[in-house]
Amino acid sequence: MNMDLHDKRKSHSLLISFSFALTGILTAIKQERNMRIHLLSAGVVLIISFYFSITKTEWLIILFAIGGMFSLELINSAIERVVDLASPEIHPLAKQAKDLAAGAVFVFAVLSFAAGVLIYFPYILKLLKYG
Ligand SMILES: Nc1ncnc2c1ncn2[C@@H]1O[C@H](COP(=O)(O)OP(=O)(O)OP(=O)(O)O)[C@@H](O)[C@H]1O
Repeated sequence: MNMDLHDKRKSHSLLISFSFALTGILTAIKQERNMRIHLLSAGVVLIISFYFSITKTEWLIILFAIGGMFSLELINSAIERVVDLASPEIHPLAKQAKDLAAGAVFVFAVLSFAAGVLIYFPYILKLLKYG
């Protein structure tokens, strides 16, 4: 029964799959405050990067940091919903699952912040020195 349902769900086109992914992203932006904070931060980071004309390698790191943050936040939101669905009541494993997912987001956020400091610090110093 479950297998039939899975096969049936798989029979849609690639375009429809993309539309599901887009729906997921829009849902996260609407429902998750963290997602809106990431969106705003990403906008600021992109403006600063254009302003400083960062190198191609630096762009790669920044784009992967932004994309990675969004991806991880989406996965975190998915895990939160699955946990709430599987365990609407308080349970130590539900807590662990949510805290582990939040930990994954935190690790990447710290790493991205460190990369941002390493990349922008020399540009800010130069700006302060030469105006
Ligand atoms: N069913 C549960 N059983 C035990 N602890 C839970 C349960 N649901 C949530 N918690 C604990 O409460 C915390 C907050 O849960 P919540 O569902 O609000 O996620 P959140 O991390 O605040 O989400 P967001 O990233 O949207 O801020 C979790 O990190 C977890 O420690």
